[in-house]
Amino acid sequence: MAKIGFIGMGNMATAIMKGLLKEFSPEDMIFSSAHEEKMEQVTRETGVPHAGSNAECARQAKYLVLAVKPQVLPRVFGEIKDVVTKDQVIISIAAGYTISDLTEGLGGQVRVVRSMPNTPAMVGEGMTGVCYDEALFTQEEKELLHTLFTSFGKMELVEERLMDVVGSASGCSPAYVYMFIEALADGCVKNGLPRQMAYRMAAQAVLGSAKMVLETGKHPGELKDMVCSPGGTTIEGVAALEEGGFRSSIIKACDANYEKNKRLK
Ligand SMILES: NC(=O)C1=CN([C@@H]2O[C@H](COP(=O)(O)OP(=O)(O)OC[C@H]3O[C@@H](n4cnc5c(N)ncnc54)[C@H](O)[C@@H]3O)[C@@H](O)[C@H]2O)C=CC1
Ligand SMILES: O=C(O)[C@@H]1CCC=N1
Repeated sequence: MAKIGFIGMGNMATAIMKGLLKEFSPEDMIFSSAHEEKMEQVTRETGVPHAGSNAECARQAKYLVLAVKPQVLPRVFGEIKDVVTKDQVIISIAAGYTISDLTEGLGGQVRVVRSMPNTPAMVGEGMTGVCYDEALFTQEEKELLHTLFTSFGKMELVEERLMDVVGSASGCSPAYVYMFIEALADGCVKNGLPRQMAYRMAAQAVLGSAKMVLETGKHPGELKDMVCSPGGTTIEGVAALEEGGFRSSIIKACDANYEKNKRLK
């Protein structure tokens, strides 16, 4: 089987590799990263071998995932651009870098898949937006890409012009959800609930509410209305959230990450 390689083995690559280990064997993969000790630890824990250099990793992989921070990409381009060929499939998870930036950075003769996953991939519940030029890839490659991205959660094919927006919906949004869970727990602790119980209840409420959106197909507003009894307790909280600019803050956060994409290169 063609090898899947990773350059960079941090939060996201570890999450993706964990998913892939359910579908592929450790010998089907290879990786390289910046710290020898960390590489040895990952190899010990997963059985996935590591390469001596990024160039060596790139040489051995048919599917090569670039999983370093955007700021490190130019350096990695320099190390691998004489090694990669158009027979390989280059997969980027970097924010801000377009298919054309990546192709150019790698010397112009490569085929690139741009994706935006998120950290819930670590528990098999990732959400990844993916884009590529379908005409450039074989059916076998497309099937492998589907297997790869669905091994750690859900994937949706999107047009490249939407990829920076997808960053808000998939990549960044878990941070906002954790902030919401933390704040909700703080509010409950303030009124007497034990801290750990508050986290468990808040997290389960988020999980259940997300399932309601996905499984009932109902509009989120309708689901919210089902919770708000007339003259009840929830609508008091909804009014307080509106006063605090809850929805407007989230929309502004999406604008902030959308704009930041343009300043990452
Ligand atoms: N963390 C997140 O929630 C998400 C991150 N991303 C993207 O994933 C990419 C990686 O992000 P994280 O995993 O969060 O970062 P990270 O900092 O956890 O991992 C980056 C890895 O690259 C390694 N590295 C640094 N310099 C290197 C070099 N010259 N050669 C090889 N490896 C090198 C580091 O040792 C580290 O293991 C970024 O491009 C980011 O935009 C995408 C979606 C979500
Ligand atoms: O903060 C970032 O830039 C990365 C990309 C999306 C989530 N984390």
